[in-house]
Amino acid sequence: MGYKVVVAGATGNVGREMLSILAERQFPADEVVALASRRSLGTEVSFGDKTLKTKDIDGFDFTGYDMALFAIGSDATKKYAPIAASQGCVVIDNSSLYRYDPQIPLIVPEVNADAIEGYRNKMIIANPNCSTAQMVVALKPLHDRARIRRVVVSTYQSVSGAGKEGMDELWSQTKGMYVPGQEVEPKKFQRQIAFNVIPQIDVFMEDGQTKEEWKMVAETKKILDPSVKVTATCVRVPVFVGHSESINIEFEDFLDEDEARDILREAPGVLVIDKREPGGYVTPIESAGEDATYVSRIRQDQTVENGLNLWCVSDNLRKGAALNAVQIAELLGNRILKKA
Ligand SMILES: NC(=O)C1=CN([C@@H]2O[C@H](COP(=O)(O)OP(=O)(O)OC[C@H]3O[C@@H](n4cnc5c(N)ncnc54)[C@H](OP(=O)(O)O)[C@@H]3O)[C@@H](O)[C@H]2O)C=CC1
Ligand SMILES: N[C@@H](CC(=O)OP(=O)(O)O)C(=O)O
Repeated sequence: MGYKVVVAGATGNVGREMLSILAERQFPADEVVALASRRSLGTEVSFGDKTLKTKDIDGFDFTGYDMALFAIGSDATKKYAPIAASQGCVVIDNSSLYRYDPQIPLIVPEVNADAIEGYRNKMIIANPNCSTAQMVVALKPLHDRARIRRVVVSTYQSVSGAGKEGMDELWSQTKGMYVPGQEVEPKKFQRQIAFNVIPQIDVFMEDGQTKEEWKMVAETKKILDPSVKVTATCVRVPVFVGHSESINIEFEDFLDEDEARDILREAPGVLVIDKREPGGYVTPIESAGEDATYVSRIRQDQTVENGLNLWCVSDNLRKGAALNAVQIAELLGNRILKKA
């Protein structure tokens, strides 16, 4: 017997990716239902070699479903996740709504799989922010060896992080540069994104950080270790898929760059591509459609006592969202529900 699974937000960037990853990984599902808003009623989405017709989440009865993977944003999640949970279906949520609730586990399976037990509190498990997910996958094995004190991270985040509308805006602005009459005015983003970079993702907070930056700080503490200090600058760049990060790390103990490279080569979910020659590193285009968190440019930071620099790239729709959610579903199945 397999699982009965719901994918909510099936017409979106993350939802479509969740369906394709469930199929690719041959998730042991007896039934998969695709949900979205009423706008998408009847819209066809691919699930492996099958096609599913999208149903309206409003009024959907989650009774008898084992798990629901949500990617519908915080507002809709606030309405529908408690309904699913109260009907006995475990919610694995991609929005930021529940991530900071101490009662709700926030999980990256390579880092804190044991936190899964906490799902019992509210029948909800949170999936992290895309930039946090890839960063903690790379930090965890280094932290285990040399204890991280402080991280300074700058991100280069693709437009798919802002959903379908973000991708459409980069495409139409890029075309609009060349075709008279095409749209170039910013709508989704605060400034022009084509041929530009924007140092704002999500809203500003009182202390001058953006919420995306704050999320990286708070989520790293919850997933990896509350003692790790993080300071972040999050930047939107004109790339369709794949988030990149420049990460500077200060450790308690000395960690040599060669040993760090060896540790990362063995680490779950990480692929090291680090040749000190032109092109000997990964760029976001190569990460698109892939599952790995790629690490390149590993080098000593000579300006502090125990410092390293590295470059980290991953597909934000996969490890940053859909893949991590499916990995949580696998963990829930294998460790807790044990139906398949
Ligand atoms: N993109 C990323 O990198 C990441 C995204 N996330 C989370 O996942 C969510 C979805 O992201 P993404 O797929 O990129 O966004 P998209 O804009 O591409 O898709 C949004 C999805 O949510 C559905 N939806 C929106 N409002 C409602 C509603 N009121 N009721 C039911 N369904 C609704 C849409 O359905 P319809 O087509 O019918 O409108 C669509 O399926 C984000 O809001 C965020 O919380 C998390 C981490 C990373
Ligand atoms: N904010 C991320 C994507 C996202 O949806 O993040 P969150 O789930 O934390 O709101 C980005 O724009 O790249």
